[in-house]
Amino acid sequence: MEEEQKAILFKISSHFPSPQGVKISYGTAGFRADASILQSTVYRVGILSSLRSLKTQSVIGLMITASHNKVTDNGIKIADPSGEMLTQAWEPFADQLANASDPQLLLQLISEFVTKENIPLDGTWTGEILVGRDTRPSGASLLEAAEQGIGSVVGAVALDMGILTTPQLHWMVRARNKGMRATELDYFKQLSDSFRCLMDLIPNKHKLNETDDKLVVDGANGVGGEKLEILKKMLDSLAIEVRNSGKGEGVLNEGVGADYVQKEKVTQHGFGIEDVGIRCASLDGDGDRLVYFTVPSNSSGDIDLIDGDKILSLFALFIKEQLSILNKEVDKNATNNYEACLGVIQTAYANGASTDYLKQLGLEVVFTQTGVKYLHEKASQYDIGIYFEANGHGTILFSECFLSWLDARNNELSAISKGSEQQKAALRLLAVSNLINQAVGDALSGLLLVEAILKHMGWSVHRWSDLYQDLPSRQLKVKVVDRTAVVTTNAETVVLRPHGLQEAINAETAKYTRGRSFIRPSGTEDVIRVYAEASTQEAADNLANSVAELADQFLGYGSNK
Ligand SMILES: CC(=O)N[C@H]1[C@@H](OP(=O)(O)O)O[C@H](CO)[C@@H](O)[C@@H]1O
Ligand SMILES: [Mg+2]
Repeated sequence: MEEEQKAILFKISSHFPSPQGVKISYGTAGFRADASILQSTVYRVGILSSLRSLKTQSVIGLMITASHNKVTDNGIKIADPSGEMLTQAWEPFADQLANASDPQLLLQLISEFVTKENIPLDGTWTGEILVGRDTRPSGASLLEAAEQGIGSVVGAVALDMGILTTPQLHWMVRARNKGMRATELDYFKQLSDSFRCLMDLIPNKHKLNETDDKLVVDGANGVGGEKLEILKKMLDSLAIEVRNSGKGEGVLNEGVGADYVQKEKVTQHGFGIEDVGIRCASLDGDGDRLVYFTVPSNSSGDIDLIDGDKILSLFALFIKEQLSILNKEVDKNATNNYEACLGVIQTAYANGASTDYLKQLGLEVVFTQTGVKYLHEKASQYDIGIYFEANGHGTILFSECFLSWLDARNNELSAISKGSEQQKAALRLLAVSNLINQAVGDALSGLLLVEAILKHMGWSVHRWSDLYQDLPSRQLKVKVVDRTAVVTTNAETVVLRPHGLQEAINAETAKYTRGRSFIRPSGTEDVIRVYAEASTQEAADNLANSVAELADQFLGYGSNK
């Protein structure tokens, strides 16, 4: 590293001292903490993003958001060249940078890393980093810190993309690196065009089905609601009403949003008895999670949740159907045959009933650790990989290889049997690949796909909800002395350490019909999460409480007494 570069880094870094006595880690989805202590972290991640851009010679993304967490929190994460999460191989470096106690150590770490990774700092290529942020008030000052970090690396420039949903930013990074148009308008156009294309392909018999047409969406008082207001103006065949759109008085994620709805299973602010039976959806604070729900007529305040697992099931059904139409009349000896490999990816939080259902459909279901970075990686190994977390974060990935076959097959079919069912299936799959965000889970594109599929099937929201009955479940959080003391294996379903805890959980779980329970340390909050499901709600609650007590005994403040 040149002396001049070292001097710049040293000088600017001294304005961003790391907070005393706080250890911060890259976690499930980047760094997250109270916004007041994040300046130095964001500055350092700015540096890292410049190095990543120079190393990959690609456009990189930086998103300032704490998603569904409270408004006073914030966070930062990096989008890699294809729009996916930062490679896990660089996460330890991110942790080291964020926790370096002084500018001298920071400089040394950067210098060593630049040498080890052979990062070209000679000005032969200009690094470019697209920076987005959600609507949090702390976003503007953290953006400045990010820009300072990016500017500390000679040859890298920051481009402020303004307030965006997380998936919009990821989409832009991907589009830029593919040499495609990548403005926000291009994003909206791609979504609305491909949605229109899917709607035009709806079987005639369902076109007149006008029941159930209104959709009411909870925008979590965040950026997703704002963007949906814009997008909906470009859609002529869908009536969307946005509530908690972020323009009113409500606070981001407070008693609203996908996380609240999915975890609490009660109506959020702005919804109530007047919405009985209507198709409703909820986004999270940065617009990358989507759940649906309906308000039942019993005025209990509860909702009927249609979570990520059910969205996944709907997508899987549709894709499977289109693939089978496409392959229906295939000549077994023809060279244009392609048996697409379809995979479904879930985490341990997936409701057991959803997994049973997907397996009954004959689908291959694979489990990964919690966090989109793991699911995405696995899904990308299939021709079509569908992944969803129960909380509503997911998408469908299409491999380049499958897409180029599909494109060629569509051209072929359009020459020999234009307008045939087979060709329509090819067109539908192509439209889905354009509609559904290929970079990361995206509530807006997911919502349009759900809407198009329901219309295609001629299904009401209730028909969809009845695909299978969720097993009652409960999630709890336990505050412990050191959550890193919990080490898990087997997609986080088995505790290896502390010793004896897993055996105790097993003994408790065995008492319940269809009982299943696991614990794991959260990667975004300083807690242990407990999950339990069983054949009744009371049983799931009891199992969760007993396991939470075990976690407390083995690890919690109680264990110190
Ligand atoms: C149980 C749960 O919902 N966990 C969430 C949550 O991660 P934790 O590591 O559990 O805190 O936030 C992640 C980022 O949004 C999301 O990917 C994940 O699914
Ligand atoms: Mg989110």
